[in-house]
Amino acid sequence: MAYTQGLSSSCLFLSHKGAPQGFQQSLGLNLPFTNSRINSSLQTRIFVELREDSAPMTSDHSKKMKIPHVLTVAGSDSGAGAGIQADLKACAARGVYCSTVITAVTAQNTVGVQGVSVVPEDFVAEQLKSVLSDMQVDVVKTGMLPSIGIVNVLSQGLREFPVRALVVDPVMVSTSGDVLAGPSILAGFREQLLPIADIVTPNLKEASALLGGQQLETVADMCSAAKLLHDMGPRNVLVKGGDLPDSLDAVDIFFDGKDFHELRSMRIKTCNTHGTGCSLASCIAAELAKGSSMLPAVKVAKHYIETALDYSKDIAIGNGPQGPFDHLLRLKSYVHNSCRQVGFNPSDLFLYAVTDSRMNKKWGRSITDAVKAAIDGGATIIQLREKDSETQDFLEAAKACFKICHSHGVPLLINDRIDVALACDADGVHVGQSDMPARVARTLLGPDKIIGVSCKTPEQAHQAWIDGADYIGCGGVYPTNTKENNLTVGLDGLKTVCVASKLPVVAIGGIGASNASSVMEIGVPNLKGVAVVSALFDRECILTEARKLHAILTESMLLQRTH
Ligand SMILES: Cc1ncc(COP(=O)(O)OP(=O)(O)O)c(N)n1
Ligand SMILES: Cc1nc(C(=O)O)sc1CCOP(=O)(O)O
Ligand SMILES: [Mg+2]
Repeated sequence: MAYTQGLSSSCLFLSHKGAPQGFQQSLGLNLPFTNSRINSSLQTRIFVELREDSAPMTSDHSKKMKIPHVLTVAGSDSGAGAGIQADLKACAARGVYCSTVITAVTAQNTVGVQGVSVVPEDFVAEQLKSVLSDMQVDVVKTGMLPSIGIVNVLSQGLREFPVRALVVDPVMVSTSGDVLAGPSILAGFREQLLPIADIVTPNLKEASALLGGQQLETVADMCSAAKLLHDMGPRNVLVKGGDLPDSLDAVDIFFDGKDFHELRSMRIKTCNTHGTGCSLASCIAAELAKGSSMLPAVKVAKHYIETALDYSKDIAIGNGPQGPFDHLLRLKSYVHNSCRQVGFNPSDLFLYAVTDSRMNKKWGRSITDAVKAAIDGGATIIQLREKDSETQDFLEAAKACFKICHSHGVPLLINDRIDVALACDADGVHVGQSDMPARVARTLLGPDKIIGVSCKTPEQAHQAWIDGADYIGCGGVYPTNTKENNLTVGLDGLKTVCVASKLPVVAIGGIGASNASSVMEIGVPNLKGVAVVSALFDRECILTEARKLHAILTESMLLQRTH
């Protein structure tokens, strides 16, 4: 989502060529680097204009843009896989400026930590003051804090110069098993940092240490640890279960004091995992700095790490057992034509809910109530398919649904109407073969929006890929009453399209609780989920039906993995 921002903003910063005089005014823009995807695509254009314009930098502050800013307070890793270096790269990858306060310098590589030199407390204080007194820091993220004195300095600095959010990664041991902060630091975390943190992100070992050595071996243990850590004061807790034994997925538990969210991502088979904790916390901080709320920030960060690990799984740097990964994959993926995939998580296609205005009318429900119930029941993506609505009503409904979806970290797509998607800043669109061509939609929406295309044949699937779509919808798998005169392709047609498709696929048409598992069990890895209309929205209780379908899909997925 923010990559174009990242490119354009970091080039702005690094090149010091500056903006063409008054370019914001000439474009009629005010770009506060919010979460806006529209802004991000506009900035792509601005970036191009900047490179072509050699006008000198103006010193007029009113003409400058505020860029989201994360300050990392952490240790330097000479191998650049973790620590300050990872934080800088993760923030750059997310389009956010990152300043640094170095607490320790480590001599480190892919084998382990060979030496640590702790920076004197008063010099940590001096760095903190330099940055916080001058630069507009939005979010502070902490990493290696090697002494209680440094924790004291940090909490004093934050009292003097408050920031919008504090992300605490309670680093204690490196990936190689070397101790980076001794037990004396635990009191500092418990008494000074956790009470003021917006989120704390321990792994299992760190959570256990913070809780006085409690064993954490199951997802249930992680939930109770999250609750106990929350009692120490942070607004949110993310217990990372990467080290959980016998887990097929990377399972993390997010707790906001009210609800537990089990966040799953694919476990990537790679040794290049050094620095994932630092990078995840930095990415959360970066998303918060851009204006995101907490759960969506965590989901984006988790997806970013998963994508980066997958991209880097075969790279070779160093001879030790724990290699670094490549944070800046997006720079390369521009070349590889797959940059858009970064903002889109194919696993969001799992339970794809498509609304229907007629069904909502029949059951006397508002579109927002319908969407909320679907999400509460486990829908992982929402498409508004409002064939009968007037444009103005559609737009109002879309804006209201956007708020609901985003507060739950669920993407919102608009059926057919690129104009409505742009106007409400939806996450993307779904278009059919007779709608606006995907390549035109891509030009209008920019690189970061999600585009889905309906395909019934391998040729259409190939074209969707060429046109720059992110996923395809394939159907009708079974006969449906929801869409008139729809050709049924059956399970065989679905399988043929999936095998031919380079893009992830969601199946659609006549799918419900009775046949969802037969669809998911056709055994093709790029079939990521089912899209349903009547099975959710033409039923008395949307929530119950969504829960039922989610459970069926989860069971099928687990079954597939064990085969
Ligand atoms: C996920 C998904 N797949 C297919 C469709 C159908 O789109 P289209 O062919 O454009 O038909 P309409 O929905 O516009 O009637 C879809 N909406 N979603
Ligand atoms: C919107 C749509 N598109 C289809 C396709 O085959 O592309 S089938 C369909 C309707 C799906 O509704 P239900 O889940 O109620 O059968
Ligand atoms: Mg359509």
